[in-house]
Amino acid sequence: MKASIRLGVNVDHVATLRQARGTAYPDPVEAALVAVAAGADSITVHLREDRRHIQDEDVRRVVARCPAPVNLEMAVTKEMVDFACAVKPRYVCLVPEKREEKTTEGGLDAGMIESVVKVACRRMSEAGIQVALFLDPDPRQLAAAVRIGVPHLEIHTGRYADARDDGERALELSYIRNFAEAAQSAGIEVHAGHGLTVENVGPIAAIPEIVELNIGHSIIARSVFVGLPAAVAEMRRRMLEVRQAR
Ligand SMILES: CC(=O)[C@@H](O)[C@H](O)COP(=O)(O)O
Ligand SMILES: NCC(=O)COP(=O)(O)O
Repeated sequence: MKASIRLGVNVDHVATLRQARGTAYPDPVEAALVAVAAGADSITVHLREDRRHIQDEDVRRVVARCPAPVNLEMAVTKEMVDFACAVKPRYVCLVPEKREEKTTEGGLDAGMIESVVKVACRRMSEAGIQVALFLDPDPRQLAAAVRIGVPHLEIHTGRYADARDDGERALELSYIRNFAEAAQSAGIEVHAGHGLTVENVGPIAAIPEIVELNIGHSIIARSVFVGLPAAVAEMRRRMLEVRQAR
């Protein structure tokens, strides 16, 4: 099977650079338009509760101007759900958030806060938004996602990306493979992301059940040296060459 795989580009860290100086540039919305022109299939923005990078107005502008679907990542809070229902991105992915973390450290404990997630999903579905959960590749989380009834989910690949050696990486990869297979069998569309780079994306892109990868930090970092269109194209090329070699 040579099912295709989509690339969603996360433009948060264009806003990180802007917020470092409080300037009006660089504009994450302009980055989104450039990324789509270079082949990105969708754009991801993460509206953090502390607004450390993406701002509310960035989300409004990207939803209004981006020709590709926009995926809003956000915490499961009333404030965020109200905001999403007002702005109506095509997708929302619910992620856990800790104020003091440098970056997202894991998936949502969907079972733990199932009733809250259910209410949030229902409200956003009624607003026409397709809701996903950002989950660790743990069968208990898949069981919760099935009970909640989400149409798709995103596997947190951070532990795979941060593995200290080949053995640990192979183990994390096996969890992701098994989870992706089980999620697809349960009728849920499978996405993945976090910490992926041109160097480590291959084995993840080769998993046939995964149909979308959301990648940000490494693409924006690489664009400093080669430009954003080239960095997007390089990642797409790597994903597709692995996929088509299957
Ligand atoms: C949920 C996720 O993996 C990304 O949104 C990532 O967290 C990017 O944002 P930060 O770098 O602020 O964590
Ligand atoms: N959901 C993952 C994402 O949007 C990008 O994460 P990263 O590539 O910035 O680590």
